[in-house]
Amino acid sequence: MTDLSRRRLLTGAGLAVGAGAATGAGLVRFAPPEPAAAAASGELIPFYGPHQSGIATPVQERLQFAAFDLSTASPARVAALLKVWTAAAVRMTAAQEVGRGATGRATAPPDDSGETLDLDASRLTVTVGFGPSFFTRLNLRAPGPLKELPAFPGERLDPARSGGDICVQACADDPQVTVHAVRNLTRLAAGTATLRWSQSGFGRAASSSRSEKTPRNLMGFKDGTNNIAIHDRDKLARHVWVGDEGPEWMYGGSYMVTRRIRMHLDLWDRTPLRQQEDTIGRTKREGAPYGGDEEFDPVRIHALPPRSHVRLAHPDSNDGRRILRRGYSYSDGNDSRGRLDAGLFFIAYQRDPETGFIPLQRQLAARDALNRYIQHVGSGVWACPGGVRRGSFWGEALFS
Ligand SMILES: C=CC1=C(C)c2cc3[nH]c(cc4nc(cc5[nH]c(cc1n2)c(C)c5CCC(=O)O)C(CCC(=O)O)=C4C)c(C)c3C=C
Ligand SMILES: [Fe+2]
Repeated sequence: MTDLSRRRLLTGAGLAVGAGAATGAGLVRFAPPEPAAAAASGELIPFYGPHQSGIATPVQERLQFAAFDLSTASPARVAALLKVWTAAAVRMTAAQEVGRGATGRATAPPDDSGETLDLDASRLTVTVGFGPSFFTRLNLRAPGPLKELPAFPGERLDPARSGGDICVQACADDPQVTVHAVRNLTRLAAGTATLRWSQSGFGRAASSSRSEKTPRNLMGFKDGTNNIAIHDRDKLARHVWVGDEGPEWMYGGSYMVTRRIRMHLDLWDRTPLRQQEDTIGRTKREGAPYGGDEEFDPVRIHALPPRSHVRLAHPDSNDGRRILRRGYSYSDGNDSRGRLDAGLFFIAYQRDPETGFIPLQRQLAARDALNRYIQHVGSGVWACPGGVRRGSFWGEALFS
C-alpha cells in the first residue's frame, strides 16, 4: 500500500495510471500523483514551489499548529529531521501514507498512524518556520528581522503557549487530516525535537480572495474583508515575500507572527449592537465600513470612530503598511469561572515584523476599543524559509 494515492483510489479521479502501475491482492497501485495535475482537482495543493504552501494559499477550514523545542544542538541532526519531515509532508499533502505506510510489517509499528487511510488530502498544506531560539540553540546566524517581539501593553503571555524553536502550521479542510499531519511529524521528531505547545483552529478568520464568502469570527463580524488577496502579486511581493535583502535561504519566504488572542465573549455578548459596531468600525450583518453600504466599499478612515479597530489597523493609519492575515477561531473548553476559553489564533505573514506586525500592534495595543474585549495570551515569531524544490528539503540552504 506504500505508493497508493488514497484520493485517486477513492474518487476515481485522474485514472491515467502511470508507468509501473500494477494490481495485486485486489488493490490497485498507482504511480504517485503529479502535484500540478492533482491540484487541478482542487483537492491537492502542490507542496513544491517558489514559496511554501500555506501562506498565499486559499485558506482551508481547519488549522493544527504546533511549536517544537529541539533536544539537540547539532545542526546536522536538525537538517536530517527537516529532510525526513519534508519527505513526510510531500506524501501527506499528496494523500499518500508516510514512509512505508500504515500497514507495513506486522512485527513493527507502522510508519503512518493510519487515521487518514480512507480520507483525501483535503487541500492539506504544511508550512514550517524557525523561531529566534532555533538559531541560538544551533549557534547559527539568525536573519536580521527575526527578533523576539517586544512586550505590548495589556498582554498576558503564557510561556507554555508561546515561543518554541520550530513551528508547523498544518491547514486542511478536515481536522483529522491536520491532526494526522502534526501527529506524524511529531513521531518522526522523536529524539530530536519535542512538542512544546499546539493549537487547533476552525472557521478560518481570514479570507484570501473576494471570490470566497468572508468568514465570521467568534464576535460575529466578517473577518478578512480587507486582507491582501492571494492573487495580488504586487502586494505580496511588497508586503509578504522576502526579496533580495537576504539571507538567501529566506528568499521567497516570509516572517510569521502568531498570537493566541482570548476574547471576553461574556462581556461582548452583553454589549449593545451599536457599541459592537462602533468598536470594529463596520456593520455586523453586511460588514460594511462606516460611511459605506456594502462590504467591499472603500474604507474612509475619517468616517470611522477614532478608536475603532478597523480605523487603527487600516493602511491609511499605518503609513501604507499591510500584513497577510491567516488566522483561525479557537474554542478550548472553559475556565474555572465557567467562561469559554475561546478567541482568535491570529496568524500574520509579512516581509519584516519591524514594518508589519510590530508597529500595527503598538498602535492597536495603545488605543484600540477592541482591547476591552480581548487579551493576547500566547505569542510566537517565526522565519519561514522560501519554497522547496524537488530533491531539496525545508531550509536546506541554511545548513549548507
Ligand atoms: C496587529 C494586527 C491585528 C490584530 C492583532 C488583530 C486582531 C483582531 N482583529 C479582529 C477583527 C477584525 N479585524 C479586522 C480588520 C483588520 N485587522 C487587522 C489587524 C489586526 N487585527 C488589519 C490590518 C485589518 C484590516 C484593516 C483594513 O485595512 O481595513 C476586521 C474587519 C474586516 C477585515 O477587513 O478583515 C475585523 C472584524 C479581532 C476580533 C481581533 C482579535 C481578537
Ligand atoms: Fe483585526
